[in-house]
Amino acid sequence: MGAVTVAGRSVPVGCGLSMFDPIYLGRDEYGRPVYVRLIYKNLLSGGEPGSGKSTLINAICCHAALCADARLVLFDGKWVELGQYEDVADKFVGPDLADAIVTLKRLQRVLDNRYAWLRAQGRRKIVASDHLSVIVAVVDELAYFSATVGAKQDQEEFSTLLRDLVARGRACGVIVVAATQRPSGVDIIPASLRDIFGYRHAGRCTTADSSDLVLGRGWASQGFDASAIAPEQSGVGYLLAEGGVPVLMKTPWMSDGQIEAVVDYAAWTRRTDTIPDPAQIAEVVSIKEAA
Ligand SMILES: Nc1ncnc2c1ncn2[C@@H]1O[C@H](COP(=O)(O)OP(=O)(O)OP(=O)(O)O)[C@@H](O)[C@H]1O
Repeated sequence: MGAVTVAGRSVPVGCGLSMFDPIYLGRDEYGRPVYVRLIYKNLLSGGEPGSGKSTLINAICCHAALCADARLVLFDGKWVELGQYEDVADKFVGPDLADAIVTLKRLQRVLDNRYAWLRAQGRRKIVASDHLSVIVAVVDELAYFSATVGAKQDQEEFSTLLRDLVARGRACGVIVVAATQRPSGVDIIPASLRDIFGYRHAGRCTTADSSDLVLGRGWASQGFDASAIAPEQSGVGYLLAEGGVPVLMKTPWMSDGQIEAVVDYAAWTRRTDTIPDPAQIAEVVSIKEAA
């Protein structure tokens, strides 16, 4: 829980959420609330533009922003998709592939250090009582870094580093949430990468093949086809949990103003500065006056 220190006394101000808690992502077709536990998992969202990927990511980012045990690392090729969270992010990567690669390498170092720490204790994964921050790396839009900007070699390096993060991060508290509006080319979501995302979310897709590219081969022919979602059903998509059956659900819509309010509050709970000791303020004033 966050705290503000007043004259040496700590006053709790956080809302007490944790990344170990289930995260509210919306309601299913029967009106039941849908929660996911992202800890030890990753999430991939794919769908055509306007299908509701950002809405889903907003639900996760707002939860993470309000968690005292979460640190956000954001990758946003457009600046504006995740830009509202910049004040609560440890690192914000804009449309800069080189910066994205450096940041992923730093996260890889965190992974290595955390595994060395776990190994020294003969353990396999972190738990809430370790009080280690959960790092939530959010990538929107995946294809921008993996297939659009920069040299092929750099795009491949980005994809390799991201794959490592997705594959190894879960047990040591590094979670990847990635979105793409181009679930169409094997270069953007190769099956080997897709299959290691514990949660996969398909918003409306243009074809049944694109839907399968996100959810996994075969689901469309069994009736779980995101290309059958009507264009006017923004925010509706299929959410698949590893080993389960896709659930048709709708994400909760938040306006920019609502997000701003949450982020403002979250930023306040995350402040590391404290209200200065009144005695020190008086001292500064007296020095100024003396001058
Ligand atoms: N749950 C929802 N309820 C109502 N409207 C929604 C919902 N989700 C999305 N929308 C509408 O759809 C629009 C596009 O949603 P969103 O930005 O989440 O899509 P996207 O898939 O991220 O698009 P892009 O790929 O272009 O970034 C929103 O501006 C909003 O008008």
